[in-house]
Amino acid sequence: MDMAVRTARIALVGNPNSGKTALFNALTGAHQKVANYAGVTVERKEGRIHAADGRTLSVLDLPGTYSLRARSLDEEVTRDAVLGALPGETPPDVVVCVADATNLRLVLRLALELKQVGRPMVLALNMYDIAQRQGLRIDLEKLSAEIGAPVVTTVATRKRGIVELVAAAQAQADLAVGETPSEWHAPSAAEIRAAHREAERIMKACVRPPERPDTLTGKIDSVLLHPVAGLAILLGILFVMFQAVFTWATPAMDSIEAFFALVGGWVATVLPDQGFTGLLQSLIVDGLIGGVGSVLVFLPQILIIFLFIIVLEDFGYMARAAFLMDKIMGGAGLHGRAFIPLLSSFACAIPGIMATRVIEAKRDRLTTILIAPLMTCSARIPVYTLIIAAFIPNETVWGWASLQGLVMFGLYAAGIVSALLVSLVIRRVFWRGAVEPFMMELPAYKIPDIKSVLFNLWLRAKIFIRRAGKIILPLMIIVWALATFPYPPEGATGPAIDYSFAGMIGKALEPVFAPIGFSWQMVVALVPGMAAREVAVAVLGTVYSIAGAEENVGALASVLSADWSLATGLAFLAWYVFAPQCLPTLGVVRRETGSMKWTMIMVGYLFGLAYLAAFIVYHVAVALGGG
Ligand SMILES: Nc1nc2c(ncn2[C@@H]2O[C@H](COP(=O)(O)OP(=O)(O)OP(=O)(O)O)[C@@H](O)[C@H]2O)c(=O)[nH]1
Ligand SMILES: [Mg+2]
Repeated sequence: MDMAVRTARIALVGNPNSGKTALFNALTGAHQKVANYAGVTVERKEGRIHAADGRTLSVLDLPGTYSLRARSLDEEVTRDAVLGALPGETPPDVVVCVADATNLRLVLRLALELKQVGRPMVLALNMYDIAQRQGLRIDLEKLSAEIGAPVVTTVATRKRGIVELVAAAQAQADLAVGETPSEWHAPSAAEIRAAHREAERIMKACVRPPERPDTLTGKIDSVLLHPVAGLAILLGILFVMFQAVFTWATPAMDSIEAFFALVGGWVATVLPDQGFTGLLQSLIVDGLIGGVGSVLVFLPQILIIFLFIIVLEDFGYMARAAFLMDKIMGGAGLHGRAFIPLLSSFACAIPGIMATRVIEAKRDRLTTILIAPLMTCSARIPVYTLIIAAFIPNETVWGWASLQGLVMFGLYAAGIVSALLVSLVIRRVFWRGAVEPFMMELPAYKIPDIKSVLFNLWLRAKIFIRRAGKIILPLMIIVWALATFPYPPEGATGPAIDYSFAGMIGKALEPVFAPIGFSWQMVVALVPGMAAREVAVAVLGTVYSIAGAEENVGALASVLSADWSLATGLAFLAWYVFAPQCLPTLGVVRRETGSMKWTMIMVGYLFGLAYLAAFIVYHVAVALGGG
């Protein structure tokens, strides 16, 4: 192929948390996840740059690593990409070694290793803004001479140095004529020591330590990492988060509910309730607005939880939380590196399960995968909130805390505690042995950037709304049809849904769920809830509006509180703490473990726990007078 038209391929390689993904996003306009802790990226991601001279380049974002001696799955991806060992891939034309300019020591060793591979290289000193603020002095020319590669300074988050970086990478790609072979062999202990000394030497020669060393991080850490004060602050933050979910969200939720009620009322007047238009009216009002609308109402709450998570991630707090939890997690037989995957699972178990690739030991990784669905994913928020609004009085306790927020906090805690217990049991039943000590680097604190926080929130909102459109909407059309047809026979007296397919399915399965206090309407909601948990809420909305119980779309909570006993409501909550995992999660577990057996073990134990928990909660509540 003609060299001039061939697109050069650039690979971004560097230590974890050095800003590779931020750089990738700045280069390509992509929106890959960036966060202030190590191990965010676990897969290779390719993007395109349209350079100033009209040429196109392809860029590869890779997981962070300290060495090509890969120890975990994500690091193997990086090594293989650099060496061109991935199936169907040639080595990159240029390797951009991305350095955290404030932390050069470790990256220099990696740069030396990359140099050995023999690919053309550019060293990008990222986070140069922080280095300058700290008064760190780096002799760029000398560094470039020592490394034998051009050096470019960048500030990925402000898109500074991007044009220069692209130009340098292009120049390197043009210099390298033809395919240079990639050579690399795992270094011996002596070679590692030599590389270490060499890196130290370059460090001394080119970098003058900061005039204003970063004492603030140390000061904040002495409080946030304190064994007692630190844990108290962590609990306090979580507590405030769930209080906020119930107190801040109400006005926004009320307006969304009012909006859907208005639209529903308008549709009902436009489409007369007879013949075909009556059917259409029922589909739109009961199926779509009653179903999809009842889920969309929870957007404000989901965004509040994510606001907290995103700000804490950017600030650099999450790695500290991991540090604080390390003892407790280790006691439960969990690897310290399990924290970040479990944290990701609060958004959704799928990215969480993928993030377990940073865990080296297979068994530790498998344990983490098995308990990831116990973290409360955002799809459960609508279910929790609806049932809490229906059954937990909107009261304050101790004069200031919202009782509903407390219950929500308790549900999240129940998920976490069960995860620790299950991990402990897995350790006892399947394998024993010590867990490895924790070695996560604590990132420097950063003031979260308002623009990027808002942008990330917007991405979250988009995911939620898209799910409503792509998964919930089609499912609701099916559910609506099942709940509407066949029509009740002439002279039937009960609500129409009693005679429908949905009614038949619900009633057929009811005996299985009767011991845990579930009505057949709830059973109807559980089945499609397997596809996506929040669909359970949508189905309840539809089932009850078709049953004629609900005139006002916004009043689902009050319908439920009238129709269900308190014991039933609480049992439903307990069920969803363990909730039979959604199907997409199972698919990912199957793929990541490569084992049907482990997938089935997960399904089995989650179902078992859900049933058991709902059973206990139901009967205890009935015994206490909540029947
Ligand atoms: N101040 C400043 N912050 C930056 C810069 N580049 C990245 N960051 C921040 O540094 C943190 C880490 O950035 P990422 O892009 O996620 O780092 P990464 O190298 O992809 O990390 P892994 O995928 O975990 O290996 C984020 O909080 C970014 O917002 C920069 O040039 N200046
Ligand atoms: Mg990354």
